[in-house]
Amino acid sequence: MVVPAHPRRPVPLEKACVTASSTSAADTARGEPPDGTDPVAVEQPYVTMLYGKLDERRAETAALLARVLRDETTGTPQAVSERDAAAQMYSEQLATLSAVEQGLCFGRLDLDPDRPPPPPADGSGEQIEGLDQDVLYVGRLGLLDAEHDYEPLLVDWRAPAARPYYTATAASPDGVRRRRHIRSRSRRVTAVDDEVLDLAEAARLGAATQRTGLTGEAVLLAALSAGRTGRMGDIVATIQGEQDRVIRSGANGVVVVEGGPGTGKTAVALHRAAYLLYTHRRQLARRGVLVVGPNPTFLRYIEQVLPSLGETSVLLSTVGELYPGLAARRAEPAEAAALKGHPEMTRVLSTAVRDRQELPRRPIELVVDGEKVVVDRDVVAHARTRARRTRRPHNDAKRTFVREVVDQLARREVERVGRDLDGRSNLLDRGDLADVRAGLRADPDLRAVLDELWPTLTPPQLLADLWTTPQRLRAATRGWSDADRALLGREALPADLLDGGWWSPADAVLLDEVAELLGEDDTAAREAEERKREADEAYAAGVLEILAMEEDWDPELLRPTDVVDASVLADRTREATYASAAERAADDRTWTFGHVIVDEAQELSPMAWRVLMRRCPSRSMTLVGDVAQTGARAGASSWSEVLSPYVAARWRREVLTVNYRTPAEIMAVAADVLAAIDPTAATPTSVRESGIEPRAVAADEDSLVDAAASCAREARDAVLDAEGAGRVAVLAPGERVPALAAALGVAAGQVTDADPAVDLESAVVVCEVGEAKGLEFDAVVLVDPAGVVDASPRGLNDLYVALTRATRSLVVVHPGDLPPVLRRLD
Ligand SMILES: Nc1ncnc2c1ncn2[C@@H]1O[C@H](COP(=O)(O)OP(=O)(O)OP(=O)(O)O)[C@@H](O)[C@H]1O
Repeated sequence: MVVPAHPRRPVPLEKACVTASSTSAADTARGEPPDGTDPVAVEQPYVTMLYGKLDERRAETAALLARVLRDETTGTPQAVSERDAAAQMYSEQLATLSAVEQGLCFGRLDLDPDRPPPPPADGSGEQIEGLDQDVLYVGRLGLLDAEHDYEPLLVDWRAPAARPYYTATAASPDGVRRRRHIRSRSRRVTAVDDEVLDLAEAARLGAATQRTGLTGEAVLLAALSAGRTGRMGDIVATIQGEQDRVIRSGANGVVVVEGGPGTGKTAVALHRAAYLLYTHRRQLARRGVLVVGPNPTFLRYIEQVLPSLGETSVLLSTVGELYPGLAARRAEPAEAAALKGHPEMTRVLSTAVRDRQELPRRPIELVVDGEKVVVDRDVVAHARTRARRTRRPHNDAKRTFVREVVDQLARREVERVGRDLDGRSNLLDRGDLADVRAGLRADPDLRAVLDELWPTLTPPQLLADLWTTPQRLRAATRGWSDADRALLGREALPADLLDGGWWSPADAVLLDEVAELLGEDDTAAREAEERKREADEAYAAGVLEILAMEEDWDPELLRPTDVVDASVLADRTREATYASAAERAADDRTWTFGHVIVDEAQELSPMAWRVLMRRCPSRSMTLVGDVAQTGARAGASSWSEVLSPYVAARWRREVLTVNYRTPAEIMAVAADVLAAIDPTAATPTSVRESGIEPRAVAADEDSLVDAAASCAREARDAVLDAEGAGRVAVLAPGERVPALAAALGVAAGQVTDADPAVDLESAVVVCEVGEAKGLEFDAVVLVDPAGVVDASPRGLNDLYVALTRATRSLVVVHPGDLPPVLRRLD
């Protein structure tokens, strides 16, 4: 592929920046002179050249991948695994190169040649990229010029050299004379927006400077006013200074990112994941990054952001989904979920496990090798105490239990038989004792009795038994009220213990806790591993045999068989699993991640925090949330309360203050609700106004659904008129959702049912507030605000969430009076 020559010396600032902030291709068409001073025309050849380079890299990578896939290997496990690893690597590279197609290059920095050198940054291999150049182009990935000393043609947005693109201001220009925002569609540059940060220069040129504290205001506002698509997009071209600080904050320790609705917490969290993977690639690629969201709908909403940034090795999951092999999706009352999330459940579960370590009600008589054996309470109680004292998990401690029972029975047996032989002293020796032990251990009847008294259990077995056996539940919840106990109880066991429809997300969190108490029952896995090892060794022995038969082996040289045996060779050639860290982590409950990011972190229960902390012993975590939006009853009301059991006071707090989503008109209404939740909380400042005042529509109970449906249709038409595309949400208390959805002819979103959950692509979505958490829509029709407030003790928080979902317009449809907190709408 022939790539057009690129301007080695980009046009200097004086010539390029002749007008104020924005020049678009349309302006050019309207008569700007095509003399090379039009910034759009100036940038197009460079951008075209970059795409050419991208195409070259894609073609090279595709060719390498094709060659690897075509290559016949020698068929040894090692050759196969090497080929698989190479194929995986090239596939990932190709995916990254494809992901950056849209908006490959979005910025340019013109730097002061006399600027001080930037401070060194940590980790990244590309950190020196572009340090000595006066003009830098910033984009979604780094491209180097192989023909010119590997000069950077495009600097990855995450590289330290790109940082001033996000942080430089007129007051603190950081060596930047001009920041240029390049907008493009497909491969065509459509507009260029300049900010001249050198004030003297700006005055001389009559050009725009940064006026508002916002970086790239025009591009930012264009991005914010575009119609919503139902999927979150990346913000890489318009990250703001306060967001950049959080994104690039060090990886160590726990960072809590607080901020009101729409301040970009989710966006920042995802870009931080991409930044950390870039900067600490080696460590994080190995252990992986986990991003936790509140529900599957939210995960679908954000799932495209990281791939669009070229990052595919991140596991997105809810806490409930972290239990492998189970897609827990049963909806349950909020009170039940809250109870299951309470820290008291640790005691309940450990009691439930101890309850499975039983004593026989009466002595059990067996005949082993023709001799009578009695398993009585004393023997079992003694063995149980010894097993419990090991402090090992239940399934692991069983080995001690069995050994102790067998040992006591064997000693009794030896004593009895020995004494029978010689009335006084015991004539049987240690060897006899060992024989008796072996006989007892191999006896299937005794094994069955011991399995009964100390069963090997899986977490779903234990928990399903607990929920469905009233006496077990009573024993584990001594002191509880019957009403609370009834919230946990279930009628009958599921046919399949891993049926996701039987388990709720809060159950899945408890399964993880139970798994810790039981220990992994890894017998099957160990046996499979052992069989695999035997097969590998047999294969390796065959290879060595063939090599040993080689006839013209130089006698002066060592033969392979002189230096290696089958077992060593098997070790070396074992087929490695080259699934990405994220894929491996998804299948492994005990996997620990390099970094964990939790979004809507305020929603997690104390039990859920225990799961996450187990997954991240290094405590390298980013937690984003807003306690004013907490909806879950077991959710957080303060970060210190959540974190002090794990890291005491050793966590950092970052605050985001600007609301990019909600227009000022709507935020004024939401601010009253926030003041009612917490009079000391600061309302985030809206970055823009929509010009549309929020309004209230009164309806009686009979006409409510029709009124709401017609408001939704009106809102949809208005959004389509204004933006050509967009989405409307009808948010309502759960019990009103089905009727509203039916009136509008759309599927009702449900909180935990993954399948017919909110259709993110639908122009109109009907769901309850919990399901819309973290999402955004062009227009929101909120139905029955008083019902939302009354539905839970945190109803005001839910109301606050509902009011802050819209980017454009809000209508509140209310039966009866408006809640006093919404008086502004009257
Ligand atoms: N720097 C930015 N440039 C462009 N868009 C941005 C920027 N920051 C945030 N946004 C947009 O603002 C909207 C709100 O962002 P986001 O969902 O991350 O906020 P949030 O703080 O997580 O909100 P909530 O607490 O309500 O879930 C999104 O559409 C996001 O893309």
